[in-house]
Amino acid sequence: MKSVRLEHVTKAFGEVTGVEDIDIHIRSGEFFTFLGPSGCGKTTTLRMIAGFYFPTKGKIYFDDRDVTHVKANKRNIGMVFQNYALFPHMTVFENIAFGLEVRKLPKKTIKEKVERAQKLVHLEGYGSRKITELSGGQQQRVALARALVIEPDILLLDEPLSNLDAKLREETRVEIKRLQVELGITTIYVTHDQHEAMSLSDRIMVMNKGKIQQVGTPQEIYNRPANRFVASFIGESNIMEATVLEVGDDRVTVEVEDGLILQGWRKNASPNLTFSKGKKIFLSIRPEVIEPGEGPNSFQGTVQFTEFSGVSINYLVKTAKHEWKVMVINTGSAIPSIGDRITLHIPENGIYFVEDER
Ligand SMILES: Nc1ncnc2c1ncn2[C@@H]1O[C@H](COP(=O)(O)OP(=O)(O)OP(=O)(O)O)[C@@H](O)[C@H]1O
Repeated sequence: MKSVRLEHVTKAFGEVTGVEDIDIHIRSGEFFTFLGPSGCGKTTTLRMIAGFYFPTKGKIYFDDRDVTHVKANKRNIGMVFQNYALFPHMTVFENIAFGLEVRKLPKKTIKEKVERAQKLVHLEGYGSRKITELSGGQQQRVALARALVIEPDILLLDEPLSNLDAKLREETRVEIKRLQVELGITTIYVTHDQHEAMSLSDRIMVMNKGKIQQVGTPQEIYNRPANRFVASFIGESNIMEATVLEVGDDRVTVEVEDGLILQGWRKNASPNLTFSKGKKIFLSIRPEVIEPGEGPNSFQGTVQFTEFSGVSINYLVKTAKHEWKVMVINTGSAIPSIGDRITLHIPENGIYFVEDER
């Protein structure tokens, strides 16, 4: 299995910059995801790793081999796309065998390898079926088998689940993870779906407008977002502007709206953030850290909306300037009604200070 290194890679399409200064090292055997909104440069980056685009600037290495200008068919990569890109008139066997036929392997070897690949994706016995006779999930498993059968050094997956319905998406996601763990293959996965990214990945690169926003484990990205963009894109959060009132050795005090003053730990801040009195910064407060009742950083608000999900109760609570998203674990106690005044508090550890986006 190979590692993948992008060194200050930029791709311009005429006047348009697709991606800018991407500098990452994907480890051998890692499940690495590019996550970001539409148009942020995920596919462009993946296509450069695949060899379908060449960078305008920068270098790409597979282990120590410089592949920056190597053609796609000389890179030994397996690829799976959103739309499967299977041959509909051919059988499952013929589709999976395609890459091996191109490589002119002996018939017997092809048969063995295809059968092994079918087994891997749980499609034993489906060899003679036409693609049109399969469900979407099965078709995507054929696409996976076809990518894996050539024994690639790197597996590239571009939104492979987005054409599947919710249930199949879940099943196929589990399948992809199982295969990746079983084969230990370096895998690069593109998605705009943060749940998918969080549940599958060893590490995630969050992108916006062609630039890296943060690289980290799902936990790091969720708990320690590098800036306002990451905090708002990953999970639910209350993001609000605040003015720094006081900077202590351990704690920082800020004002978020007239009279609403909060205090949090100075260490709970994105890495490049500096504090000074009077400075405008942003807070990210997850709905699940806010607790009912009196405590540190307590405030009152009016309930605007409640939603019972079984596991939790989700509220919208209005103060003078903000609508707070609050999530409380269901313990069976009474749920306030719309229009009720309630008191909430935020443990000091639940306030995270972030810088503005890059
Ligand atoms: N062939 C191209 N010619 C010109 N501009 C392009 C080309 N391919 C991509 N771009 C531009 O580069 C930027 C990044 O596009 P890219 O397709 O990589 O985004 P993405 O994150 O994969 O989006 P999506 O999730 O919608 O597929 C966009 O502004 C896009 O318009």
